[in-house]
Amino acid sequence: MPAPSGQADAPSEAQRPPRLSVRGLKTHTATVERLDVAAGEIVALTGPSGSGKSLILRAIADLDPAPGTVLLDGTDRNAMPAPDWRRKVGYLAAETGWWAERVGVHFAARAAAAPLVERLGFPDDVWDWEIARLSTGEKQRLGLARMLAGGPEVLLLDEPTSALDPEATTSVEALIEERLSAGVAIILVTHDADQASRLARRHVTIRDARVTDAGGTP
Ligand SMILES: Nc1ncnc2c1ncn2[C@@H]1O[C@H](COP(=O)(O)OP(=O)(O)OP(=O)(O)O)[C@@H](O)[C@H]1O
Repeated sequence: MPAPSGQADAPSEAQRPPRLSVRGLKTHTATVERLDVAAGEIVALTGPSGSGKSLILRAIADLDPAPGTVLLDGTDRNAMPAPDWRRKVGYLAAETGWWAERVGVHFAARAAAAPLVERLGFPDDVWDWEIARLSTGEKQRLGLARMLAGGPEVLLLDEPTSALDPEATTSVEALIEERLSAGVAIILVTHDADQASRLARRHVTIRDARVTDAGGTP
């Protein structure tokens, strides 16, 4: 039945643009010819060490200049101020960056971060901790909480559990699953094949310095 006059039909799943769409994105080491990630989907990006996975994530997050097209819900990254883009398209580096002396200063959205930080195993006084005392795994978990608290629509996760024990890895994976349920689109770089299988139905690989995604689930 046609929609009543003045009302547009809601776009169907097939008509809706992918949450993240990448075409012809060139980094120093690889070109993403085509990669689409739907809202609520996680895609595992794999490839040998040094093949350029991190550079691809950084380019999508607009942290490094890279020619090519990247769209968020159909909007080109060049149509948005870079800080807005980086807030919506969040990149979690394997080694997170900390610039001030204590943890709390790094959290603009502390109220949103508090439950995440608690779920990731930190006590209430974590905000007063010195950065210098943090272990690699603590930095990794706090970096994830900081990023999630900002409410990104796309998450680019670069080996997010590489420094974590199994219990902490389970907590992180649960948070990732929740973000998927909320419609976040995620690209996951991991050297843990079991983790890639647990979390992602679709895997794309850098081959001959190229990423070409056939789209859809295998
Ligand atoms: N600015 C740059 N200019 C040229 N080459 C670079 C630049 N930055 C990084 N590289 C090189 O690009 C290659 C890909 O690096 P990248 O960190 O993306 O690899 P990766 O696939 O994420 O590796 P790993 O799995 O070991 O983390 C590396 O050989 C690196 O030395």
